[in-house]
Amino acid sequence: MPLSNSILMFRRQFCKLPFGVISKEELLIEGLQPELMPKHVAIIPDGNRRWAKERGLSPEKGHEAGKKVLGDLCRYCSKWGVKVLSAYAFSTENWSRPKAEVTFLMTSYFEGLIHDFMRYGMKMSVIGDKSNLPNSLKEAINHAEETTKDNTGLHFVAALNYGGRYDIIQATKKIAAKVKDGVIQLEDINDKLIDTELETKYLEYPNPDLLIRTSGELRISNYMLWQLAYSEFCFVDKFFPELDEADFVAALRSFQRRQRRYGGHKI
Ligand SMILES: CC(C)=CCC/C(C)=C/CC/C(C)=C/COP(=O)(O)OP(=O)(O)O
Repeated sequence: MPLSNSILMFRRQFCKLPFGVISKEELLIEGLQPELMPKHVAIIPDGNRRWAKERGLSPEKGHEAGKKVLGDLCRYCSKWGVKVLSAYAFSTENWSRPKAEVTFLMTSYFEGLIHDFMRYGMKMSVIGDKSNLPNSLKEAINHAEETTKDNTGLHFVAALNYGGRYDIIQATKKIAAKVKDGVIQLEDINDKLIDTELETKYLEYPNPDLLIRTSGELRISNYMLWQLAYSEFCFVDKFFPELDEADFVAALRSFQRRQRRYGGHKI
């Protein structure tokens, strides 16, 4: 076995620093190019409930298992050099799930998740319509955003009561108000202006380069409709609580093999 591989295996076994960053040499050994790493990875963490059901567990247990894996995913993103991880945690349509599940998510789960994740030292933000979230959750969000705002490294973005259509509507309303008030003209409306009104406007990398959805479903379920225009998709045929680092690295490898043309053709 080449010496470099032995060093890599040794480090993996004995250096379990939670947010250690992989070196350029290690990336190359894994067949990954540092310059081709996605800047923004988006995750649709689907399948917590089905994972729990298959094991005779409650949906709550499935979401708890999902929370642990989401924490692991933050660690993988930091380690492999991703700058932004956004997670679709609750859609504008998810209010129609069973009342007990919604209550659990809104009254303890998301608050607990925010509290736990603050220990990771990441910058944390929440996107979505916060107006109808419970007050204590709103307070936890404000506290986390304020406390972590100067953290460097991975930026973790939770999409809570978020929907791609909601995002486009709220941006459209702001732009329409500016036109109405004469602040801008109709002719000023373009891609860039819309970018500046979307919920992702504060992110260094607002558009996901890579979207991963677990559970085998092949759809985006109203996530970042505008921002995903030229993202690469990776669908993993496992429930979210089963996602591991090998799956994540496989998604990175798949991403790096893609030819992103953005509508332009070289031949
Ligand atoms: C790890 C973590 C933060 C979990 C939170 C639990 C949770 C509510 C996850 C839902 C994720 C989501 C919005 C999936 C989209 O599918 P969908 O089921 O909303 O839409 P579909 O009906 O099109 O599949």
